[in-house]
Amino acid sequence: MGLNVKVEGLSLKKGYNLLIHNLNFEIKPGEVISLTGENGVGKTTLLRTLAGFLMPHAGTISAHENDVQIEPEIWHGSMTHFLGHHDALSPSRTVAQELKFQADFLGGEVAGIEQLNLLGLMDLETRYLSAGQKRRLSFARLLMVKRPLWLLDEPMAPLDVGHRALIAGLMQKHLSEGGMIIAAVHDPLPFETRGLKLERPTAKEREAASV
Ligand SMILES: Nc1ncnc2c1ncn2[C@@H]1O[C@H](COP(=O)(O)OP(=O)(O)OP(=O)(O)O)[C@@H](O)[C@H]1O
Repeated sequence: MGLNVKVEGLSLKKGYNLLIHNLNFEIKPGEVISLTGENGVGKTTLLRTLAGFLMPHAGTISAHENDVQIEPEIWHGSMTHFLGHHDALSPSRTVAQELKFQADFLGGEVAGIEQLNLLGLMDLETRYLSAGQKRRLSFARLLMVKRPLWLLDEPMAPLDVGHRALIAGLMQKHLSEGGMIIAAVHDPLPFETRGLKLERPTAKEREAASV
């Protein structure tokens, strides 16, 4: 019962290249999955597919609420947040303008200014922000509108120790409120997670997918 997301028999391709073959997993409220695997194995591609930006080569991704399937358009459009490792910010907007733009775009209220330690940066154009400051600003939209599944691509990578702890706290709060997180990481997150390690398909699997 409740919400759950199921990935069944998922295969993903980039061009002719089979990246992921027959992946199966499930995630429920309060759960966090650490997605690991070597560079280029397909972690970003998987997150972008779960966010609805890319189509699977085979298999399905489905979300259910109390055993009733949620339409993919509704799921992707209003129930997932994707935070890529390239922060999608407009360089000429100030931090204050960017926050307002994101809130209007999402149909929410500006949030995260204090939680993400952005107060001293409000008048600065985003082009001048450091990598860690950009990541904190990007994170704000996850707090503006509540969406159950956060898809995070290396969320901690540019952050200093103090801000890693701060983001970890926000992630744990999301989980304690029944949220779900799938995060691609190279370093372990500073709290307990379920691991999912992506492996490259075998030559036989690649060959079978090319016909
Ligand atoms: N058009 C294409 N044709 C074939 N292969 C492609 C194409 N575009 C991208 N790729 C490959 O797809 C893979 C994409 O990897 P992705 O970014 O999902 O990996 P990752 O696990 O997130 O890596 P990292 O840990 O380096 O961030 C890479 O191996 C890349 O070389």
